[in-house]
Amino acid sequence: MPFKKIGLCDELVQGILATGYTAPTEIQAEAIPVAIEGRDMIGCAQTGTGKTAAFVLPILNKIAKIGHTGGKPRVKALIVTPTRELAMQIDNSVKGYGRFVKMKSAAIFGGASMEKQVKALRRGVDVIAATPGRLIDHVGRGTVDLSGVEVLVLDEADRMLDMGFVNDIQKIIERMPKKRQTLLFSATMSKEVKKLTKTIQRSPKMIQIGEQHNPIDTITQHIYPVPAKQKMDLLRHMLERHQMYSVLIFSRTKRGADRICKNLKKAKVKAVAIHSDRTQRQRLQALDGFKRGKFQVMVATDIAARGINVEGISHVFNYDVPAYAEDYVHRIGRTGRAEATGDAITFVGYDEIPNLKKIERFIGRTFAADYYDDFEYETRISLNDGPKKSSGRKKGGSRGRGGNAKSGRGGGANRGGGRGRSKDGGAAKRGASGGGKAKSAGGAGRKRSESSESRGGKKNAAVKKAGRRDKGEGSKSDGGKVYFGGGKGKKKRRGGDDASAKSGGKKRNSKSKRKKRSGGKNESAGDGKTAAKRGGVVRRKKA
Ligand SMILES: Nc1ncnc2c1ncn2[C@@H]1O[C@H](COP(=O)(O)OP(=O)(O)OP(=O)(O)O)[C@@H](O)[C@H]1O
Repeated sequence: MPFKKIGLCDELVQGILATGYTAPTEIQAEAIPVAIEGRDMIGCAQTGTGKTAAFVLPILNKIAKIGHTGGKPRVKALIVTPTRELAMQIDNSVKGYGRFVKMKSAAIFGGASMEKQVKALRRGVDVIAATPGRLIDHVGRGTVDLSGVEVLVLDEADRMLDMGFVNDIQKIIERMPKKRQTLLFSATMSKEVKKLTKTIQRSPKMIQIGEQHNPIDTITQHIYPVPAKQKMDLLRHMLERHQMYSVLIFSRTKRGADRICKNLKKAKVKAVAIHSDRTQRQRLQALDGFKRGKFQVMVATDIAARGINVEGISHVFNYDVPAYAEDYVHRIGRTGRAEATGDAITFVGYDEIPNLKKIERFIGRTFAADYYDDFEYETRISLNDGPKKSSGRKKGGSRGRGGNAKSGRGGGANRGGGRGRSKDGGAAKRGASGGGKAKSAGGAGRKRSESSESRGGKKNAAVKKAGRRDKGEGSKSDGGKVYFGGGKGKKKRRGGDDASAKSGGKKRNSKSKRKKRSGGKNESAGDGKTAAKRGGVVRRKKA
């Protein structure tokens, strides 16, 4: 279905086509008409399926329809999002899709110059993408006027609540007209999110595409049991053997991320680290350098697990098994986005096996273990081994969210009654981790699996149905085999182009190229923040 048919105006359709999209994704096709109607909405869809455009396009459509009324623009739409990087990313999308629409937008987030933001706000903007803390700061100083807001979007609502932003969100909403449209996007519909929707939305239409807890099919998942002290060796082993052009490595802790990065640099790998102890400038440089290919590897904490969209990430490594099963889904969702395919590689130490089991329950599948024949394991760990208790979190894997039949998680397991996170926002028991990077294989096939079962290079169904005029390469890994794709988050062409057909849709060796809170106190970012209690809710530890 073309974009025009879902009710978008010509200037906007032009902007979308210029971006390279030819048709809406499933979430876009469902959500955009509802949002254009003016209804409140709750949107849920898997990672990388185009949720950003699902809320940005209706906003821009509205602004284009209102037209330029002369004088200084007033804030008509506000998008609140948990991290600085996401605020920037969303603002870039607004500017990109809206290139032919007469409007101004700004990103408002902590760690950046207050003065510049004040100047931009004084000149007038139609759309703001902001993190809660810095926005509250502006509200407090009277440098932003939200009284004309017609559309409010809460992006990654569950994450914002996890981070303790509920009071900030309420304060922000108090500054807006009651009569407005509110769109809420959330990976999970926790009790807290449901409670929030009840207070801020009016009969919202729920749009859910796909199973939230299922990683998208375009990601091939690999599990490598390895003794904790050999993780770095295995990482380097893999990086040496496979061509991996754009690798994101997750570490549970900031120190772990730094350590991994340092070790990789020692091994002459171009690596950079991103986490909340780095300055905003360093964070920007890291992300920008990674996007541009200056760094082959970015080592990150969960700060980069949500929403961050870097085209062409070919491999995501979990240097450690995330303690929260849903974090696994978000982390690995940084690859396999849009029409690309990608590999997710998880290192599992003996103590982490219970956490892996939680993930299996959460996503409803059983993993097979992969091993390298030419890597000297000090101990060969079987996934059937492992301590009985998980290292850190309670059973169920998720943070006690909603519950899903398949996963059998109960909901609320970790949170106790209300939200009861531990002092550091529930992350207290999360361990540290090392880090690493990788290279993609392309048929190296020296690995052996306990009972191989990786998925076969399918396309991201949601975006596949959409369309994008990108140059593509075939997809990557094939079913049952344990080699890695070869590179770069391969894209399959769409829109009548059959590049992928030429490659048989499975081009293996192709070289793919690949919080702080301001709020008047600390700098805001929304990306993890301090453990300070906010409004009775203990915030998640800074990532
Ligand atoms: N209609 C479309 N056609 C082709 N590509 C699209 C379309 N819409 C979005 N994309 C691309 O899909 C990718 C993922 O989009 P986006 O970042 O909005 O996903 P998301 O659903 O918000 O993911 P996450 O849950 O991880 O935040 C981006 O690279 C985006 O440019």
